[in-house]
Amino acid sequence: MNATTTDAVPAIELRGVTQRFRTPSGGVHTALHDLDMTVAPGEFCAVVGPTGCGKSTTLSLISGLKAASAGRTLLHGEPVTSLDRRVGFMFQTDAAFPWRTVLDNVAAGPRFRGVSRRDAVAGARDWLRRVGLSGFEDRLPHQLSGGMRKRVALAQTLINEPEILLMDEPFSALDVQTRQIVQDELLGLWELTRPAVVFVTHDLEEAIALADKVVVLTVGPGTVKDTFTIDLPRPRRVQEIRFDARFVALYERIWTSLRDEVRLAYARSAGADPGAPTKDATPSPATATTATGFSAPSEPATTPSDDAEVH
Ligand SMILES: Nc1ncnc2c1ncn2[C@@H]1O[C@H](COP(=O)(O)OP(=O)(O)OP(=O)(O)O)[C@@H](O)[C@H]1O
Repeated sequence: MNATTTDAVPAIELRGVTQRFRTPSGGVHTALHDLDMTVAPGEFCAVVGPTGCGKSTTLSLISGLKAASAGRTLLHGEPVTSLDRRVGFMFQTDAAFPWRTVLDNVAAGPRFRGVSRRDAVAGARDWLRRVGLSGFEDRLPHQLSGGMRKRVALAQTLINEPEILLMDEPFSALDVQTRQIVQDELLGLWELTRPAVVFVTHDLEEAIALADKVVVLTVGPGTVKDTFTIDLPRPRRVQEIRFDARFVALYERIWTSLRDEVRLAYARSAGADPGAPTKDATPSPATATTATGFSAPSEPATTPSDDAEVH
């Protein structure tokens, strides 16, 4: 059973959110348009959508790093006005200080919050044990494998016991086998404290394996196209769940929704005719990363590159 509290005040609520940015030429680029999304306390929500559709922008709004041009962003019913300590992040790139040991990196968050060094170090040791890195406390980040560095990142984030966890393609740089192991570890750790999660990924298989629901965004300006409930039982093992017939059925349904957006985004960036016939066979889950990662060649020519938000 998925033990989310769907009748409670949402942990995260985006209502009619629009985000505009000013372009270098003085125009306005709309990244998100009238986006509605909720995540219940303890719910694991994955967000998929074509490149440039506004997934990372959505995370920035939830985190308080950006303020929306229009609409409302609420955490536990309260408007987001700034960075919130209840929110934890994990990004594609590691956030470890390269000159600090693993132990000090994990203890850094509690230290920053005013926890005594002794307690912060004890907590860091405990989290390193949970992520399977006991014995590696004195290593520097570059002395670890990619998978180990992700475990450090998990410990760094989860030691702060966030009520809301935002993850932006955190495992995309890992090889497939390591990624699956770390995904399983994430699920196990998530079960311990059950933060509400928004997990952005280009990998539809990853989204389904991890999440309680998958939100599909449209091609930019992004808005919610579809939301799919993932009613697969927990606890899950990601290496095994993808062979479940229900997983395959979900994959096909979600890919059908995502496919048109992917095709449109690709056509835009390639300057091609989006109506032109393309191969649209449903990729097998085994080829999910390639199929939905759709490394479409960068941004459309009109894409802004400055950092100016428009309100
Ligand atoms: N600070 C900014 N200033 C101007 N434009 C921006 C800014 N941040 C994002 N954009 C634009 O807004 C759109 C959405 O960007 P965003 O990074 O949220 O997309 P995404 O879905 O996360 O992309 P990807 O899947 O490629 O990581 C893009 O067209 C991007 O160029």
